[in-house]
Amino acid sequence: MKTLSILGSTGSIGTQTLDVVRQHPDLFSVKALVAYHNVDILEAQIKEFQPEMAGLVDETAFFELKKRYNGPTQLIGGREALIAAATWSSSHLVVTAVVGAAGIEPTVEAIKARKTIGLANKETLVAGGPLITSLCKEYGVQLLPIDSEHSAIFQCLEGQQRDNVDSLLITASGGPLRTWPSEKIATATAADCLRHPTWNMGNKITIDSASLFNKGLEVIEAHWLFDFDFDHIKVTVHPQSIVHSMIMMKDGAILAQLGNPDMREPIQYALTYPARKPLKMDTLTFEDALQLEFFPPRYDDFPALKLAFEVGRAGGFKPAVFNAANEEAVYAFLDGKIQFGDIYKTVVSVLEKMETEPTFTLAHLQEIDAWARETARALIK
Ligand SMILES: NC(=O)C1=CN([C@@H]2O[C@H](COP(=O)(O)OP(=O)(O)OC[C@H]3O[C@@H](n4cnc5c(N)ncnc54)[C@H](OP(=O)(O)O)[C@@H]3O)[C@@H](O)[C@H]2O)C=CC1
Ligand SMILES: CC(=O)[C@@H](O)[C@H](O)COP(=O)(O)O
Ligand SMILES: [Mn+2]
Repeated sequence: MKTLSILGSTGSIGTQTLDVVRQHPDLFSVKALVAYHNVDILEAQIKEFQPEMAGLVDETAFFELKKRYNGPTQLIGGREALIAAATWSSSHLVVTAVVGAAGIEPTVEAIKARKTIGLANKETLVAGGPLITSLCKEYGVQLLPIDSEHSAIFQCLEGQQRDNVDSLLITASGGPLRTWPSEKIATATAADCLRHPTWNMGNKITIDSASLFNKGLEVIEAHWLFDFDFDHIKVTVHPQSIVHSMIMMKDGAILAQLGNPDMREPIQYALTYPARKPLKMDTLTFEDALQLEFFPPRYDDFPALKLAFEVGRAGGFKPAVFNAANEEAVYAFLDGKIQFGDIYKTVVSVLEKMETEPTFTLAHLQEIDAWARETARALIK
């Protein structure tokens, strides 16, 4: 029986992780669940999965949960809830499904507690790559990718000798603005951007998909997960999201992982790894005609992708600043404070204001993350 903590259990990845658990009650047992403020969903999850611990980060919502729930699950409120779930002694595997850099600290603590990590929260690895990967080495911890492209690459790399692999080829749906005329993109509305063509996800990642910031974050995530330099990570736009990603071998062979766009497949693979188990889902079949298309990214119209390669290559705290400024700008866009095109401009302006970089510690990472957010907010006002 594998025992799980789920950080961000009420969101898109969190609820799909629990769908996987529901399909395999003999394989998985949920020990800890944490969300931000969704009392209704968390309360229902506690009743169904009966974890040892559950928590909400938002204090008001936590107070409401305590009023409503009177049972054996231990309730913890505030940021402590995330740390408690991440280090819960009876959990083997921690699924990091919170959104944004809020995932960094609990992931660091989970690694120090020697938990296996099911990594959905890409922002953690983008911002904290040097720290997270060195801690994983120090504590002998494995990061199992949940992000669909990285799970695909992970699956393709299995059994291959690293020396035989030339490069990673990440697919991008292109997002809802893929075919928009250049001059209209900067003024796309939140409703336009939230209409993702192939995946049903949380709002923040859906906006990132529209701007291609998501693909940029994924390029940096792939660099840290698989240790490939940025000259050997490529992106191709594949609107059907059937080929989840590929690896290119030095002999010219290209290996791909395919399937219908359903996050339960990569989630389950991280949970059962190295085993594979059946999963009830709408499996891809070849009975009807299937068209797969590939296009080069529109780098000039979606400049976040090129910028991600630049900050990834520069390293240090640049990816953390890129990420933090983007998070702030995405929420400002969703709040109607700035236009879609201002997201990229804000991130560029914050990067330009960066000064000398200190050594890469968690404390410095948190300081620079806070600085980037304040700077972004000041630009947005
Ligand atoms: N959705 C997808 O298909 C994919 C997502 N990912 C990545 O997975 C992560 C989660 O994405 P997604 O599930 O779409 O996001 P959602 O917005 O759907 O869910 C986020 C979850 O995190 C909780 N949460 C948000 N902020 C905090 C915080 N500060 N502290 C604690 N909990 C918090 C939310 O709680 P509450 O509900 O109470 O607000 C919710 O449970 C992201 O990093 C995303 O990039 C990667 C690949 C695919
Ligand atoms: C499901 C998943 O992994 C997302 O990260 C997805 O890749 C987003 O789609 P885009 O390719 O449009 O960014
Ligand atoms: Mn992805």
